[in-house]
Amino acid sequence: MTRAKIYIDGEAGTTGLQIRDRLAARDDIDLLTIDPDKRKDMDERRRLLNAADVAILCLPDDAAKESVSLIDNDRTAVIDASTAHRVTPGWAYGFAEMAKDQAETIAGSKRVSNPGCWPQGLIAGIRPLIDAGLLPADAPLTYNGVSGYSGGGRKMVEDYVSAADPAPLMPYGLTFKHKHLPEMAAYTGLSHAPQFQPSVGNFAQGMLTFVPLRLWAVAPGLTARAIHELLADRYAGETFVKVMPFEAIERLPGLDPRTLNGTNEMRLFVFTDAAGDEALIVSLYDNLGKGASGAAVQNLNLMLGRPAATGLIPA
Ligand SMILES: NC(=O)C1=CN([C@@H]2O[C@H](COP(=O)(O)OP(=O)(O)OC[C@H]3O[C@@H](n4cnc5c(N)ncnc54)[C@H](OP(=O)(O)O)[C@@H]3O)[C@@H](O)[C@H]2O)C=CC1
Ligand SMILES: CC(=O)N[C@@H](CCC(=O)OP(=O)(O)O)C(=O)O
Repeated sequence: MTRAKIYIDGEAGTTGLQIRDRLAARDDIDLLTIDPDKRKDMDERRRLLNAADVAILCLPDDAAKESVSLIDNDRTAVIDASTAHRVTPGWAYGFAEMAKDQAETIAGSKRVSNPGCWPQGLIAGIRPLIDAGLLPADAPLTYNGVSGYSGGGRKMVEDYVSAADPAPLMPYGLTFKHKHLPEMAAYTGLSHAPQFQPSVGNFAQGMLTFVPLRLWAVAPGLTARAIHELLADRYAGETFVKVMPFEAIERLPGLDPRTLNGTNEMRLFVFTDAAGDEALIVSLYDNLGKGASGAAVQNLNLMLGRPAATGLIPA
């Protein structure tokens, strides 16, 4: 097998380090690395970007756009982990399980945008319902959740680690203008983004997201059990997205945001009330795994024509 040359631009950051860890032991890849003193040197980045078969960008948005502009050959493919290209025409959205043909679209693309961590839980739970016509596209949804502080990158990690007594839970996004709204609207099939209100917790890694559905109002006649059946059918056979047993239970002790840390797995749960006309879709995953670096490696595997799970842990 030909070894692929991979360059991670931003390899010293939170997402870049995690990708490097996942690729380091692979014998089908040569990692091109930058001298730490030159990691922001444009000429050296240009040289490595153009030497790579695939460049993985783990940079702030402006630096990611700059990296793309530095590529002057037709060969180098790009996976961008930043928000810069998530709804840009010509870029494939790198959530392979989003639609039945998405893995194939990613495999055939030279420009792939890794999804935001928050949108993935929403898209996984809602898109199949809209595609099947069970939920109207104009349903006025809300979406919320909690993420570990590594989701905020190096600066947020440093703030949490150095604080004497960080708040256990810090709600944010309170003006409802989060940077992930455009991709939420673009890939769920909703005619407008949900009202989204995230929180960050005093733990490093892992996330839990929630889509409450008042079925009697948004889709009369639709039951939580029917939602569960549809999701279970939709994701049957997927390696990384699993639908857990249907639950009508007051609390589920295993619902800890850190459960899947280090893996590339996402678990979906559907909860309901006694009447079955209220539903809650919960997604559990690692913000640095399926939410970022794991998804990037999954996309890389698809683009290189390798088995999708190479170097990844399902759970
Ligand atoms: N953390 C997460 O859960 C997720 C993050 N992302 C996205 O991935 C990208 C990286 O995020 P994350 O790893 O968290 O961020 P970090 O801040 O941890 O890392 C970013 C890295 O990029 C470096 N960098 C900044 N500007 C340049 C430049 N001009 N040239 C070269 N290197 C540069 C930074 O160096 P320095 O610190 O010295 O400035 C840092 O090492 C972001 O766009 C983020 O939105 C995506 C999914 C999830
Ligand atoms: C806890 C926290 O701050 N999370 C980040 C999102 C992390 C992520 O996935 O976002 P990008 O890939 O779009 O950077 C936030 O809400 O902005």
